[in-house]
Formats: sequence, structure tokens, C-alpha cells
Amino acid sequence: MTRPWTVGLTGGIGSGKSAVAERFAARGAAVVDTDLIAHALTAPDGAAMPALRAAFGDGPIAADGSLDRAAMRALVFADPAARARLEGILHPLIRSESARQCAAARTPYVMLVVPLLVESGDWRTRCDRLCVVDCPEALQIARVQARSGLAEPQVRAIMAAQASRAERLAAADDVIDNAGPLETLDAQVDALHGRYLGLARR
Ligand SMILES: CC(C)(COP(=O)(O)OP(=O)(O)OC[C@H]1O[C@@H](n2cnc3c(N)ncnc32)[C@H](O)[C@@H]1O)[C@@H](O)C(=O)NCCC(=O)NCCS
Ligand SMILES: Nc1ncnc2c1ncn2[C@@H]1O[C@H](COP(=O)(O)OP(=O)(O)OP(=O)(O)O)[C@@H](O)[C@H]1O
Repeated sequence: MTRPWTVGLTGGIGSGKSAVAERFAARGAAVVDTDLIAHALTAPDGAAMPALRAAFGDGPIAADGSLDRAAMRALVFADPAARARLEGILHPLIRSESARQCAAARTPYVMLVVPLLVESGDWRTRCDRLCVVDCPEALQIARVQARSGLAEPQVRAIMAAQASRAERLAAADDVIDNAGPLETLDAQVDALHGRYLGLARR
């Protein structure tokens, strides 16, 4: 499948990927968000639900037939084998749907948002450039807690399943610093958007 010039956007949980992606979208980039794709796959009639029910039974399935996200979160971030089983079902579906959305984009470049870009699969080979959203771990935890009410140990268990801040920064071509207020993102996104338009045209 041919694809447009693509920037991979990643960062740890709560680092600010969505906040950054919406600013690139406002400037005209197509955004393909793998978290949104994962949510659609696990909605009541989602394409992954039959396989998830077969693999996990009815325990993590909600009454409406969608994935019970809190139940699955509690299961997989306490049990690496269960997480591998979940990812084995979802990741191939996420990969094919995201490739389809990237190929369908009609913008100068695509921003492909993948929380596990550094950790898993062939994501890096699908991106021409890697942009990391970065903030200190204490801020990630505080922001996730403020958003979701998760207890700190739960947030830490999710972070333990992800690459470290240093690993992500080592892989980055570009880094967006999200340690300050949200307004500080705009000038950084402006500068990178200009650079990406130039690189995509070459
Ligand atoms: C475990 C699930 C049900 C929990 O749902 P929940 O609504 O709490 O989280 P949501 O899907 O909105 O993801 C929020 C964040 O959690 C982190 N996260 C999600 N899945 C994983 C994972 N497998 N490993 C590490 N971190 C993860 C990411 O930072 C992500 O941005 C859900 O995260 C899931 O289905 N994960 C498996 C799919 C996956 O790997 N998605 C990442 C995109 S490739
Ligand atoms: N600079 C900031 N100042 C204050 N709050 C912020 C800032 N950046 C993001 N947030 C808030 O922190 C939370 C996490 O941000 P966001 O959803 O953009 O991160 P994410 O990396 O997409 O998260 P996830 O990995 O969970 O999908 C959100 O509630 C968001 O509004």
C-alpha cells in the first residue's frame, strides 16, 4: 500500500500525544490515532470482540458487548501473558486499519499516533520521522490521575509496560517538550509543522 510521508508521534501514557496531535490536525495534517482505532475495534460490534470473547471468556466483556476496559486494564497490566494475548489479537487489526487510513489520507503528510511505537512491531518502518512528546514521569502520573482517577500504582503498572523516557528520547528525531502549560505547545508545533511540510515535499 503506498502511503504519504509519515511522522510517527509517540510518548508515554499521559505525555500529551492527543494534545499535540490535535494541534497538528488544526494546521492541516491528517491524524491517524491507533488508540482511537483500538477503541473502535472493541466497541459493542467491534471487529475484535469475537476473538477477545473466545480468548478471555465473558469476564472482561461489558453488558452491551463492548470491552470492559477497566476489567481488561486490571488484568493485563498485572499479567504479561494476558497482555501478550490481548496485543496478539488487537495489534494486527490496528496495524491493518491504520495502514488503510494512512493510505487514504490526502494531506501533505500524515501524523501516525502510536503509544507503543518504540516498543513493538514494525511501526518505525512505516514512519519517515519520529516525534516524541516528552514530560517528566511525575507529570505523566499527575495528568493521568487528574484525567481518569486511576490510583498511582495503576498508572505506574502501565508505565512499566512501556519504554522508558530515556529509550524514547534516544529514538526521537524531534522532541516536543510538554512539561509546561498547554500554550507552550503551539510554537513548537508551528515550527515542526513547517519543517514537516518542507520534508514531505522533497
Ligand atoms: C488495556 C485497555 C483495554 C485499557 O483501556 P483504557 O481505556 O484504560 O486505555 P486506552 O486504550 O485509552 O489507552 C490509554 C493508554 O494506555 C497505554 N496503553 C494501552 N495499551 C497498552 C499496552 N498494551 N502496553 C502499554 N501501554 C498501553 C497507552 O499509553 C495508551 O495511550 C486498552 O489499553 C487496550 O485495549 N490495550 C491494548 C491495545 C494497545 O496495545 N493499544 C495501544 C495502541 S497500539
Ligand atoms: N501541558 C499540559 N498542561 C496541563 N495538562 C495537560 C498538558 N498536556 C496534556 N494535559 C492533560 O493531561 C492529560 C493527558 O494528555 P493527553 O490525553 O494529550 O496525553 P496522551 O499522551 O494522549 O495520553 P494517553 O497515553 O493516555 O492516550 C489530558 O487530560 C490533557 O488534557
